[in-house]
Amino acid sequence: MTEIQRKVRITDSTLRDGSHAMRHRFTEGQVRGIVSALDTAGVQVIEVSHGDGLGGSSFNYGFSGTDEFALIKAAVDEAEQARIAVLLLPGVGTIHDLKHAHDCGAQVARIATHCTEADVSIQHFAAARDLGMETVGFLMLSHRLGPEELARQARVMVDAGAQCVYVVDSAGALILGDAQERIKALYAEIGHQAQVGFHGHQNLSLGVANSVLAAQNGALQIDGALCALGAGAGNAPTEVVAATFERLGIATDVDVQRVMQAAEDVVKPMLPRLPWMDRAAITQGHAGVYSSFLLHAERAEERYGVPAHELLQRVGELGYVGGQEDMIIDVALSILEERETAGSAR
Ligand SMILES: C[C@H](O)CC(=O)C(=O)O
Ligand SMILES: [Mn+2]
Repeated sequence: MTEIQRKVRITDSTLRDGSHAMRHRFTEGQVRGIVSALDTAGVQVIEVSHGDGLGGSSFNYGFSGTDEFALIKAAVDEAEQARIAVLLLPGVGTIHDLKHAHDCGAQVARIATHCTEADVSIQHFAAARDLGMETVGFLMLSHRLGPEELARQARVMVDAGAQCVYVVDSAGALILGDAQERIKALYAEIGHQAQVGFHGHQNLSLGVANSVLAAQNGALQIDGALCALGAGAGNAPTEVVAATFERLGIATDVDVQRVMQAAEDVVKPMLPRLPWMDRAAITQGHAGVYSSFLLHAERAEERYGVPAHELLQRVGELGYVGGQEDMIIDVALSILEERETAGSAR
């Protein structure tokens, strides 16, 4: 293992990935409380957007309780040292949304695509650079491509203007060496020109361990969320990442005591549910399913009576990607039809 010990920047995504678990219902007061606590703890980048990125408020993904631009403005107003980041999935959000976020004071543009589709981000990186924003690429569902192919997709993003590209373990499906090999491949391909980042989920309980391996193999940007508040079984918890990194001598600017306090006193009391590795979330890690499908599968379970873990298992077999949330209903109807056919054949 290459021991690369430079300062790692932690980006907290509680107010974006955590928006899934909050059913996109963060209030301005909650945003201010979380930003203020993270800012005081020295977290340098705080991501604020609908869970599915700018423009995500919709029938398919779930409507926001408060307009996301009002939340971004509140975050910018509250932060004293931290930079506010926004996430944009081309096609869900537009360059117009990015400009609006920039007008509201956002400084970091994180552009996310499915891991095989980096080329759809090219014009968004150009627009972000024109606006003078810092640029980060997000290769979602990174377990679906081998290390070398993933690195080629990262190259597309860097050539388009990305200053960092993340291995995004959207399904929490990468197991230790899987994460390490992808980070190494990206580092070899783009490390001389851009940074490498890692975004981990906890479906198989490896978000923090994978983040450690990422940092030890050259990643300079690592994501977390307070109390793991994020899609699926949640994200690598920022406070655990900070504490573990400190113990390992991986330097960050985060004050461990303060970030633990932010998790315990600010975020924990507002949690509607604790991110948890239940059967459905583990199935997501095991079958490689996009973490933000969890609540959609739970809703389909309520409506059609097909257990969420069964739906997610089938979704994994079918290989659906982010944006295909509505297909979960199709899966539920197919399973019901199969049951009926099997019942009438008896
Ligand atoms: C839009 C997704 O929720 C982005 C993300 O956090 C992931 O893929 O993981
Ligand atoms: Mn995520």
